[in-house]
Amino acid sequence: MARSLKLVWASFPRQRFHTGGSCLKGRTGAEHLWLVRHLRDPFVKAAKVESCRCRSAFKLLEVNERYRILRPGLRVLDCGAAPGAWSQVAVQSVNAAGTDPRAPVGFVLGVDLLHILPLEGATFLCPADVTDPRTFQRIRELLPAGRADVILSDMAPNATGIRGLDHDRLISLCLSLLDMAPEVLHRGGTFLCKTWAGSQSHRLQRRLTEEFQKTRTVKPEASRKESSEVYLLATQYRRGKGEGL
Ligand SMILES: C[S@@+](CC[C@H](N)C(=O)[O-])C[C@H]1O[C@@H](n2cnc3c(N)ncnc32)[C@H](O)[C@@H]1O
Repeated sequence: MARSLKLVWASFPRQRFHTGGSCLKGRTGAEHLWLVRHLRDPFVKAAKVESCRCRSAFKLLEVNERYRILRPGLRVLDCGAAPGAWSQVAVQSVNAAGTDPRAPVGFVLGVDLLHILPLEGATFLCPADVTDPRTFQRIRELLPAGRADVILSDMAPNATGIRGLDHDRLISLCLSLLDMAPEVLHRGGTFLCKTWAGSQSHRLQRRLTEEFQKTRTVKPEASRKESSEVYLLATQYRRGKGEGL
């Protein structure tokens, strides 16, 4: 990345970008609307300028700026990591800047069904399904001491277009991460996941409230207002097998 994403975030979102209309020729209806929105989106533009792999980087940057969940020295498991923008943010945040050899060094492990281009400072396990027991085993082997301090999930199932079904599938993915958390998440650890609001949200909320000391709902500015997407941030994990309760 050209410069620290944190610096970009500091001057954001007051920036406004304007785009020309030449690439809109020959397109119609929904395609046109999507493209206009995409081209006018200041987060898309900023992601390009800063060489981050995807605009979603700004969602994690905002959450991190507000709640400081990624600190130097932490071990991060990034689920649904492709194309790698959250991992870029995590690598920058868990490794202290500067050349001091005693500075804390973190660890970032990204997992996705899709291939992810290599990223300095991150380890990728892909293609891999986080719900597959073999992936779970590999995650434990790859994480230092078998545990993460932070689990991030920006996972999203392939959308069917049926809102209720997509919602149920996303909630199931988040719940399956919580099922594996006792084996991989350090006691006192943090869990951040994407959800789409819907009828099953309460199940996920209830689990988080039971298993973490504090749970918040966060809607970052980079998350489109018209989307039902919200992030759940849970801190101070109470469990952790073999670590006592
Ligand atoms: C919105 S993208 C993530 C973007 C990413 N946070 C970034 O900033 O680059 C959602 C990802 O979740 C992945 N995904 C969905 N289900 C998954 C599963 N069961 N296991 C692993 N990855 C999954 C998809 O392949 C997709 O790449």
